[in-house]
Amino acid sequence: MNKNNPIGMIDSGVGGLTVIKEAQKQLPNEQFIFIGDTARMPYGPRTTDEVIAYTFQMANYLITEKQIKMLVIACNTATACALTVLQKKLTIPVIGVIQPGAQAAQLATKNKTIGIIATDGTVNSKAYELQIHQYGADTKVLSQGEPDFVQLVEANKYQDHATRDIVMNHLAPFKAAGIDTLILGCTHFPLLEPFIREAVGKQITLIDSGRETIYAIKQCLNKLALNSDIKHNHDEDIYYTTSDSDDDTFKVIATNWLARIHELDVRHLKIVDNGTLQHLEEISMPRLILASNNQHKIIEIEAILNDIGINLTVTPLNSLGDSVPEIIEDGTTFEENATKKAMTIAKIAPNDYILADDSGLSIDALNGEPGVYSARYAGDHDDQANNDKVLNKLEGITSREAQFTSVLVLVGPNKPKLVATGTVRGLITDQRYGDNGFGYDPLFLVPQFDKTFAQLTANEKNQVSHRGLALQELGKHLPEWLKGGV
Ligand SMILES: O=c1nc[nH]c2c1ncn2[C@H]1C[C@H](O)[C@@H](COP(=O)(O)OP(=O)(O)OP(=O)(O)O)O1
Ligand SMILES: [Mg+2]
Repeated sequence: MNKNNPIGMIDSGVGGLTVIKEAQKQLPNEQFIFIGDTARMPYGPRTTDEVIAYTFQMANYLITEKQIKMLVIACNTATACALTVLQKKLTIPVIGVIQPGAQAAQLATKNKTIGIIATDGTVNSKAYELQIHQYGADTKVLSQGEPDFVQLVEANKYQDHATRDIVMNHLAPFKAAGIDTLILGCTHFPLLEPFIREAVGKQITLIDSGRETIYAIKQCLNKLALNSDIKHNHDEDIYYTTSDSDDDTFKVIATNWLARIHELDVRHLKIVDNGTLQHLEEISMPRLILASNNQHKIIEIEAILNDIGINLTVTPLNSLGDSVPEIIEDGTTFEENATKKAMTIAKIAPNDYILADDSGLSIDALNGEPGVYSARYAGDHDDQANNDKVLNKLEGITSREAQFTSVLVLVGPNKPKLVATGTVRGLITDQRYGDNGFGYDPLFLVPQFDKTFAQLTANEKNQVSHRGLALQELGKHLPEWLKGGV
């Protein structure tokens, strides 16, 4: 087994994110691959056989496709039902969340009275009691099923005021029962920790079984000499769900809860049924390739798409390497040129979505010049020369009205072409102003700001620019377009 392979983590849905959050904090060198079985959650009401079957499918996927070196069952219900079976059948180490939580609670309790909140499945399995009694047979254990808490977290309502009231109500009996330690026996519950803490009071020790599990993982890695010796950045962690790719509930909760700087790499698995046996397969998601050689444009487009919040992996053209042919922009309209760019790239990346922009500056007094010739007005992509030519041609001319146009063309496998246009009106200055941006930005004055594009911040420009407006327009039609076909 290669010690630099990833650690797999499986869960019924989103709860295990509390475990991966701790893991990312405490195990900086490891790479994690997480599966949340969101299509079949919650596991609480499922039969033991069902939970065993589902956890096996996830384990098999991670072992055969991702070569994981260790499996963590980041779910109490699944641990209660399936840990021993998985430990027997798999050749890699398997760690669950119950034993570490039980052990920590036993160490923490002084009056030997421990409370547990968990799903009904975990409570009924008595898995915590069994473990706790292994460390001390005389400890009193009070268990309470809290399936509602799971639903509230899964519905992303864990910060709502109404949820606080429910938590306060449900946990009131524990206050009277004399426990001094409370196990959060469901990985969803740490998301409710502030409310739980308020409900039981600060003198009670809360045990987060997920957090305790990290110690068990560390011990196991040490014992088997499986610590990764290369530093993995946790931006390399991958998150799978079994829901449809357009269901972004998991991503919303994960982004909010994990609070990582970079966008999370959330992918999807489909449950493939071949008769009696089911297995999981990755749904390959097309990328959105930006068909432009202009890095300034790419930066603007990425920032705006990010603001719009589209759920696609955005890839710049240079990631396709040397296979990209030269594109001769000989169309007579922006749309013709943008279409040519998009279609050329679609030929070499037929399974992806391709977005192209053709844009330019049209000056009223020059009958719309340079227009489609903007990039090669004076010299090919020579911004200096192009700007000089505009200034020379407009010398002595008082009418300075002009407009930038961006025409976006989006194509994709079995999709009709989607076109979106954005324009912005402005005035051509008599000299260059500002250092930001590119192309004709230093000459294009936006009356609303009384500044040229080159004097605006990137964000300010994107709010009003031709490209920003075209992308807003595209964003309106995108969800519909992604669903449809030809
Ligand atoms: O926001 C803008 N701010 C300043 N200038 C701009 C802008 N938008 C377009 N322009 C000018 C630059 C270039 O002279 C021409 C675009 O030519 P255009 O062929 O669409 O782009 P490009 O050749 O730079 O990159 P590519 O074709 O690979 O996307 O218009
Ligand atoms: Mg071009």
